[in-house]
Amino acid sequence: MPDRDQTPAVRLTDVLFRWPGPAGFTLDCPAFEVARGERVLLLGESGSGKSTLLSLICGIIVADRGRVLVGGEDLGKRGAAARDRLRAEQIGVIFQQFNLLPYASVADNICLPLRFAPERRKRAGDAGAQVTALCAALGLPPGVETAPAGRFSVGQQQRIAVARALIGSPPLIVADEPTSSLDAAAQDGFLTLLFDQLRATGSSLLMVSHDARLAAQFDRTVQLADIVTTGRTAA
Ligand SMILES: Nc1ncnc2c1ncn2[C@@H]1O[C@H](COP(=O)(O)OP(=O)(O)OP(=O)(O)O)[C@@H](O)[C@H]1O
Repeated sequence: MPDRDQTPAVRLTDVLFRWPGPAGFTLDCPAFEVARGERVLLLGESGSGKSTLLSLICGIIVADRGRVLVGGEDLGKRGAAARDRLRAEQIGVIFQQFNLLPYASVADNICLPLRFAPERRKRAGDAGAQVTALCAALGLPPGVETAPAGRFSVGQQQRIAVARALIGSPPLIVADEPTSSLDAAAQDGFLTLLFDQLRATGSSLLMVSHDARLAAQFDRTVQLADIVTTGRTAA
């Protein structure tokens, strides 16, 4: 169902970024958009700049030129603390290594983003009930909420990381190779669960991968090389 709000989830215009240091990797992106509710797979080789692009979109790094808009908000116009707040409110991030706190409970891990995002906390409503519902929807065993997150298998930790990204229904989910540690069957199961949840919330997904086989399951597949030019400049 098309969303009435036509502001793209992400819009990059005329963006240039250069990593400091001797390697001086530069990334130039004239234009890139993710529409509301769209699921986009971003493919590219190792070292091609996929994580750099995601870091720009998440406001972890800031473009040297051009504009990065998330939900219509210009990240370049915000200081570091305001970018952190915007990320917590608007973006659910699934990292390659999950970044769970192993000794904290599953529930505390899942609720972590809500601590820094009052609007998202409001959207979550009864956070405890949402944790339980997400864990069940993602196929985690009943009663999982109180156990330390580090006690679970890789596949289960991945689901916990997904629940953490989805809690409070952020409009954009950004995932950096979340299926890299799973075999093909587990990858398909993981994506099915993730997409079911995205449909329920209407969130957009931007997911990076090396694996072109996943393309059939997404609305659109983008080759990084088709949207950015990269290079190296001396420091
Ligand atoms: N923190 C950093 N400091 C300096 N240069 C960096 C940093 N992170 C990345 N780079 C540079 O940016 C280039 C692209 O890295 P990036 O991690 O964006 O690629 P990637 O496509 O995500 O790779 P992979 O698929 O292996 O994760 C690297 O080759 C490196 O030169």
